[in-house]
Amino acid sequence: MECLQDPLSWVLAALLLALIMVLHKQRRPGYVLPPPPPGPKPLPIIGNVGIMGQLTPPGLAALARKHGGLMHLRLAWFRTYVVSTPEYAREVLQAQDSVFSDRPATVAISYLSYGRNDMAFADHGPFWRHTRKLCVMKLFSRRRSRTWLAVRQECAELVRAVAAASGRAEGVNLGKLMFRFTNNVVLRAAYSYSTAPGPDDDQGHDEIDIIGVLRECSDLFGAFSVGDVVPWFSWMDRQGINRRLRAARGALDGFLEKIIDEHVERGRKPDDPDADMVDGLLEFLDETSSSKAAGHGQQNTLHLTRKNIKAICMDIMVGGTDTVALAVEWAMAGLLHNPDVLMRLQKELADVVGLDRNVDESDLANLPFLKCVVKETLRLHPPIPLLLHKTAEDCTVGGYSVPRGSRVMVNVWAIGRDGEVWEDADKFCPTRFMPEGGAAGLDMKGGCFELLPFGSGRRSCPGMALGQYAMELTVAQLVHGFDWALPNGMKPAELDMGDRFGLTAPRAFRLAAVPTPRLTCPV
Ligand code: HEM
Repeated sequence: MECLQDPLSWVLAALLLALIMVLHKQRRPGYVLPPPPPGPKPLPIIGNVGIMGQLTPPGLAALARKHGGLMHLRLAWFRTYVVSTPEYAREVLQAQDSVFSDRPATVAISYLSYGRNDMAFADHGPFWRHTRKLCVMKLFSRRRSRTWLAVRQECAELVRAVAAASGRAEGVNLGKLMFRFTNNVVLRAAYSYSTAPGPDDDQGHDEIDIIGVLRECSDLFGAFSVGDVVPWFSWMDRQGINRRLRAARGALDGFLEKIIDEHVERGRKPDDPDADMVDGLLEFLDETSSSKAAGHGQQNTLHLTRKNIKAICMDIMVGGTDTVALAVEWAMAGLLHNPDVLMRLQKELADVVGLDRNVDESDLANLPFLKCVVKETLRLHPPIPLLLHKTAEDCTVGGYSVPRGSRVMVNVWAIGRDGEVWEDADKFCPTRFMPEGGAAGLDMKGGCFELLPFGSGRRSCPGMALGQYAMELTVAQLVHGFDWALPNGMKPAELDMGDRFGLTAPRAFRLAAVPTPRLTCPV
């Protein structure tokens, strides 16, 4: 955000904007902007840029309490609409899903997604439909046992790494371990890339620190620069975002090139039972087609460039690594912060599984309280707190006009903590989802607009089943296999529960905790 405080940038931006607005109005005589929903009063030309610092989920929630569940902000050149109630979320993500299914992109998102040659940031259309279907078939469908097997294999590695760290007074850095775990799942499942995890080192993948690069990408995905409010000023880079973007994508690119080369050399046919997602994508590789044609041209056939394939691989690595890792870290933090909930979960596990073996997949269906812990974690800490959408045409929502090309943010974080919707909204209370609780009927599939951690409608998360499975198995194995305490005698109430908001919402401080083995069998 530093460059937004740079006065020179703003003077230049304001002058250029004023000129463009005058020319724009002259070219379209009589054009009247449709009436927007309420929002903070904009200043001439720069609009609401002065409140950029409040564009975090809690900041937007506070603004929405003042201005309403559908709020309008004008960030210099861009119209932005913020949805903060289940009713408006239903309207945008269900009733008018087709209008709201494009994606906006910041400078950072465009760069990291290879100029939006990927699937997650592509606008809604044939290219997005084909590539999403392909990823679902090759990676996310339950029949792809390779993906579910990767979760189990890596979960076993994770438990071994935790056991190896037991007895250390400083505990184990759960945040770091989780990131390694989820990254290894994605590498194994999507690229058949086996890894050699260790409890403390971040390396593990030959010569490149892929975990470091992915962490940097996650941070950069949430970064704003001057170009995000005034596109013609993207070249201004006083806080060095462009330099960091080039370095991060360069490193990731080298890694992805290597993976693609290995797959081309191996030449597995897509119907080979061992074929993975990259083999599936390579079937459609057409080096002669341009990215533009690949992305936006063909209706019925899919032509992918190498750039498309790298961009889709990047989607899966970033989308699948950070989300699950930070969700499990939040779940463990919630349990350590609330020892009574941790005890209830341990009791459920002991009753259902016994203390002479670890939990396995077949137990998950018999652990209702575990599922409630996962839901409650995702209610309070949705890994993607703001859903980013864009309108494909002019439309009306709740009597307000929303023009074509508007950025729309659905504040899932605010909806999950709305005191009008939830009793004791800020309290970690998984029992609310049990049959005796007030929210027993709510699920996360996208039809309950009070609870939207995976989004809803056509742009909702294709990795939902995989993400839930990975969360349930990991939390169950960690809680069943070990007793947990905070390091250095820290009391549960002293655990810092602050967030750090970007495109995702990790903990402000990584979670460290001390494990003590609990089972009578070796892990
Ligand atoms: C706890 C786990 C997860 C959560 C909470 C989560 C949440 C989300 C959310 C909120 C969205 C955007 C929905 C919208 O805009 O309406 C999304 C999209 C996406 N997620 Fe996930 N996700 C998780 C796991 C995963 C995993 C494991 C993968 C891949 C391995 C993945 C890949 C994607 C992709 C590719 C998209 C873009 C879909 C599109 O634009 O069509 N996610 N996810």
